Amino acid sequence: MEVRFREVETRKQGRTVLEVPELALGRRATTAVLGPNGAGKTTLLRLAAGLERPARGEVLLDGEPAERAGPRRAAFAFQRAVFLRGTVRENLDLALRLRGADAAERRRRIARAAELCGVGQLLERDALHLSGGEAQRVNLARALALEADLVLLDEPLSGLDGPSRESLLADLPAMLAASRATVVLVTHDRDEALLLAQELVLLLGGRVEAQGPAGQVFRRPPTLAAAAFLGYTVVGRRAIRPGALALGGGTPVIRFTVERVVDLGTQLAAEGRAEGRVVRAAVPPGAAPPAPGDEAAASAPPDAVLTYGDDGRLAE
Ligand SMILES: Nc1ncnc2c1ncn2[C@@H]1O[C@H](COP(=O)(O)OP(=O)(O)OP(=O)(O)O)[C@@H](O)[C@H]1O
Repeated sequence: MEVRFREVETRKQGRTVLEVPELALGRRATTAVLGPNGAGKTTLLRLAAGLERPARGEVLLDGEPAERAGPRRAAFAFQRAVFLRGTVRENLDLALRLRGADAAERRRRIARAAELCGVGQLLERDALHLSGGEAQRVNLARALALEADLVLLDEPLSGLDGPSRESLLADLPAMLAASRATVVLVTHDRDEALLLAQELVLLLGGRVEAQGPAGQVFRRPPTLAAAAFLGYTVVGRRAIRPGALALGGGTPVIRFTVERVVDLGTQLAAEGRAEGRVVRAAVPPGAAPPAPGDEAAASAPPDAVLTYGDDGRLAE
């Protein structure tokens, strides 16, 4: 399924919160829409579902306006799962009944989605008394049970503790692949986007700052703003890939005053600020760690340093 945005502008209380002249999603199976809080991610997802209409422009699902096609062809899992009183099975069943599936078809789809999402043992449980992790999986199962062409997931891993998140993060790609749907998921977490999606759309301030294959956008962010959001250390017109800075080494790419030395578990890192931004550089194994107040120089492998033009765009 192709989701196409054309000349779209959305306003909330008189303020433009999303402006997308042209965007096509669905070229690859899973697209992550990545961006900070308030970037317009949920708004973009709701437009694709046809849950809201843009002030200007159009959103098309395979050429048909999203507000018409969405209710038939899209399944939406909201960031916070909302369940009605009753069992998990009853909640899933209701969602399917609203789409007009008959009883046998509903049983089949519930069984399949429950197995995919690992919630078979929860089907007879009270939907209002699930743990956060259980509720997230049931929320996904409810969306996947619809067997929609387009599955829209808003922060599917939000609110989960470390191990539950890891477990769902590991299971999700297979669950989504088995659904065979076009998936668009929203996240503010870079690693989540890289682990779950083949295509990345980076949204900053309501605009698409970058789009492309996920690994490629991460390796070569097209703008300094995109690099900064993706965790690069930005100094002047240069951006240094996350984790690439180390004290000493060859030609320094950055100098800073050490504010503290942090033990990251597997290594020590010297932390300070350059041009107002936090800089963290690894202390090489065996080297004496610096002290707060010391001047430090850090280097990075040449391929981890990207240079941008005056316009903030990546120089070729
Ligand atoms: N009903 C509303 N009325 C006014 N402003 C709104 C409304 N809904 C959203 N906004 C504003 O629109 C902008 C985009 O919101 P949206 O929820 O799409 O962002 P988001 O990227 O999903 O954020 P988050 O990661 O915090 O969920 C924000 O600045 C938000 O404050």
